[in-house]
Amino acid sequence: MQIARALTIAGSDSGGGAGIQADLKTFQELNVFGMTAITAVTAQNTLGVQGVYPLSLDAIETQIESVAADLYPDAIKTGMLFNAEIIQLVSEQVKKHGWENVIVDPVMIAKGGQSLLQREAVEAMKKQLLPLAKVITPNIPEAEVLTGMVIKSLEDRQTAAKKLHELGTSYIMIKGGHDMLGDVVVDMLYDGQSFTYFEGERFETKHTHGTGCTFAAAITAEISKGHDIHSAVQTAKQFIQAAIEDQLGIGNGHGPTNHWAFEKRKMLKSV
Ligand SMILES: Nc1ncnc2c1ncn2[C@@H]1O[C@H](COP(=O)(O)OP(=O)(O)O)[C@@H](O)[C@H]1O
Ligand SMILES: Cc1ncc(COP(=O)(O)OP(=O)(O)O)c(N)n1
Repeated sequence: MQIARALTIAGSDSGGGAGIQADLKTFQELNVFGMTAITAVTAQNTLGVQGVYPLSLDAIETQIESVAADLYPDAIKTGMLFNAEIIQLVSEQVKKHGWENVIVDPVMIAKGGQSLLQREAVEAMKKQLLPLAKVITPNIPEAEVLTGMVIKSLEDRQTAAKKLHELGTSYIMIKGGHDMLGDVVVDMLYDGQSFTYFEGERFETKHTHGTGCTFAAAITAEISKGHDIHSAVQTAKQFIQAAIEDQLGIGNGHGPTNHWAFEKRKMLKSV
């Protein structure tokens, strides 16, 4: 049997905790062959983002074309897309290659507050890319920007998910990491008809850099293997819980998660 393949179209994080680096580590741990199209290089560490350098449209397009022409990804993840022109290019590429397993993580702002998506690109995201996506994985602040709503309660999240579904995305996953309501983190999935809740312990830690990228990459990996969306999210939730709990404690700020923790737990269980 051939190995499943996933392509991530996203920004590079020199600190290794988020972006392309988090995606590739996650794909690898979940036994998926990872490929990349880099949209921007960031100079970044656990203390913040020190520089953002978008690549030319030509460089981004050629990377995607190279992968599409030869390596045939089973699923595509998008992360940091930075501006409206890149969003348009990626949307055109998705249509051109007839890709259906498209997971959009609508990355907007890094933990330190630095912008990873220009404000004027939000409309392009809503009009061009989201209608092509199978799954979108906003955190609560991203869902607020995309819907123009203030989200305080679970009911607000449900209303936001319905609004996002109207844009054409099949599955809406609104994550709960920013919902400070208790000692449980609840991620909510909406399929256009019903809501499914994925609960996990909330860990008291500042080492959560790249959690969103890692979670969306794990969903992408599982979809690339042919799993349905609900079971893909279930595995991704276990993956991110393990990665946050088994922290590495590196860096002086918001440190990265431990991408090896999920596999390590499986190995320990089988001994
Ligand atoms: N402190 C935490 N403890 C456990 N899980 C968390 C914690 N923070 C985030 N998560 C999980 O990490 C994933 C990303 O969540 P979130 O923080 O909302 O997104 P982002 O990293 O995009 O801001 C979700 O599955 C969420 O439940
Ligand atoms: C290059 C790059 N892409 C995405 C992010 C944001 O990642 P995320 O998983 O949302 O994690 P935090 O920034 O919230 O830690 C990034 N920082 N860099």
